[in-house]
Amino acid sequence: MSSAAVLTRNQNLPFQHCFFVFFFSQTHRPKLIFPAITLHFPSVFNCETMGSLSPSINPRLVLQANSYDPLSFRRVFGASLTGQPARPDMTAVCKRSRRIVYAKKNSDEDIANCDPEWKSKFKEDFEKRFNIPHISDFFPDAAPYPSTFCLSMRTPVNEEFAEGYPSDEEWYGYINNDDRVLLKVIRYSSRSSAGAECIDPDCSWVEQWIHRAGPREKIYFKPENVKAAIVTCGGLCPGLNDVIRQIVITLEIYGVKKIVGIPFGYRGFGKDIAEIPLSRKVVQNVHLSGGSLLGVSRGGPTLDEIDREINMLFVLGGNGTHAGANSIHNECIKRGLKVAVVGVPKTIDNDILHMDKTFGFDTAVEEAQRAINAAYIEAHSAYRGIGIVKLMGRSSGFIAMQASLASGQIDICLIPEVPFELHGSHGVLNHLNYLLKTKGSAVICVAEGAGQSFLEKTNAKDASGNVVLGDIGVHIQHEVKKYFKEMGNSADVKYIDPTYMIRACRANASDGILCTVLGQNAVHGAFAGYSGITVGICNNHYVYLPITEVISYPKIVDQNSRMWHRCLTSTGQPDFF
Ligand SMILES: Nc1ncnc2c1ncn2[C@@H]1O[C@H](COP(=O)(O)OP(=O)(O)OP(=O)(O)O)[C@@H](O)[C@H]1O
Ligand SMILES: O=P(O)(O)OC[C@H]1O[C@](O)(CO)[C@@H](O)[C@@H]1O
Ligand SMILES: [Mg+2]
Repeated sequence: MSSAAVLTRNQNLPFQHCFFVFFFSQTHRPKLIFPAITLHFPSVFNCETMGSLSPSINPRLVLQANSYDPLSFRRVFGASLTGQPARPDMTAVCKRSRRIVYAKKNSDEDIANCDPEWKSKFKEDFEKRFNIPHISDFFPDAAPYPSTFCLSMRTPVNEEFAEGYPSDEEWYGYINNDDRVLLKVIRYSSRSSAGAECIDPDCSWVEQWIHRAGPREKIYFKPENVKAAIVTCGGLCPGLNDVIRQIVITLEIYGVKKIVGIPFGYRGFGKDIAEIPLSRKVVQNVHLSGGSLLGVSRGGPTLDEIDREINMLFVLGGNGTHAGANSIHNECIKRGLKVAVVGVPKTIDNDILHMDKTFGFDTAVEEAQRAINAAYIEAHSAYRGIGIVKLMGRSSGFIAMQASLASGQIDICLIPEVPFELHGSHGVLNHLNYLLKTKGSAVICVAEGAGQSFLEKTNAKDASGNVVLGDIGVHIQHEVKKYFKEMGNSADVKYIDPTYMIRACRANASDGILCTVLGQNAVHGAFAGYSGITVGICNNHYVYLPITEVISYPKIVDQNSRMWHRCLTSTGQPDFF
């Protein structure tokens, strides 16, 4: 039975009625969501599933159940649906208590009955999903050695290990393989609590443990046999050089001598493209500038075309890059190659699941302040001045939201997750008119992925297959000018697009620290024998996550989260629809 089939069972009540009830209780914006859902979910949900359609439901489940545009889905639902993911193949609603039952698909009986054991089943399932793949899972003959990483001994790089690797039994600096970090630290008492992420309708608390990152006492690669490679993919991001530098330094501390960079992202895996030799000497000062020492790109060769003698691969990139890394990990297993593939999430958009933040994001927010402040000064100093700043964020408005919050100078923040109208009595333009009358000036911060429905679709895609977005900043500028001109009372509009200036910056201090820790942990993870994993920070602790879990869908701003509410409090903006 597919998850779609689970969802469509027992259609015994008119579904529109059900939607109405559900969304009035779940969101402040039933007006908007109601028609949009009607549009996108013609027959999938019914009352029997309503109990499970809580903010906890996983978009994957819905995406799988019904084919429709994921962007519209995100725009409509926001992240009120991005809470604790439920597994598409493991979820059903108990008919009697409306409790979600975690039962394996293909098991009608389990799904139909309430399962008092659902919590333990959920935990068990969660543990499996968040288990981090280890090379010994695929190569049972993989042998462990005592780690060469021990700060109290500081093994010289060029030492020969004829007598075996030195190990300091007394050093308590290693992470135990069974150490765990809590993924969720808030216990919500009800689904109506702001930003609640619930697994079941009662918002029951279930512990969700993920693996702690750091050096292990046993390693699965002999340093002298290692050839490690680093590749940076996708767009630029502050901190790439910091991570490269730290990976190289940590590899050398383990005793690795063969370290190379793959130039220009996955493209560098193409035939006849020379690797870049890396050493501490080469990377010593690279973090002092932005960009990537190795270069970046989108697109690249297919898996069949990749043929390198590498046994550790460090992949720095976003969702797309991680999908690629996971394919490489699987391909290595298929080819019988003992290779550790470890990701370091890189995206200023901050759209990677389960992480407090990704490196470069803090720097982007900080750098955006300069643009926002300039827009504010321009607007404030002009007669009827309006400043518009466009910030990056393809499908997630985190930079725009946080930059607006940080600046305190933004009157209107527009992000892809929250729909808005430009025209009409509830539109942005009408509010701008109000702001000009009451304040004399106004500043808008818009994320690049916002308002794409107002722009002509070109169907153009970049080399990675990402949709090429229209310029919402230019569009808003044009519409604002036109609106006030037609009104006969022009506004002085200044538009700033600092996007690439922000992305090319060097990392600030807090990102510098994050990059350093992530880079080190990536190397520890690879030496510990994990592959198909990525590193991250979760609730201020450093963790390893299986790539499959972090790429299930992009993280987006939850419009029912406290952070978005805080942003609205700060800007004072109304709903624009
Ligand atoms: N599903 C996929 N499977 C395999 N490789 C992929 C996949 N999606 C993207 N890639 C490859 O990963 C690399 C980076 O992808 P992409 O351009 O989407 O950037 P990204 O990693 O998502 O980072 P950014 O946040 O900058 O967009 C490209 O070389 C692309 O070809
Ligand atoms: O112009 P490029 O290099 O494709 O990058 C643009 C994209 O990069 C990102 O910053 C992600 O890295 C997105 O916000 C943006 O859409
Ligand atoms: Mg991407």
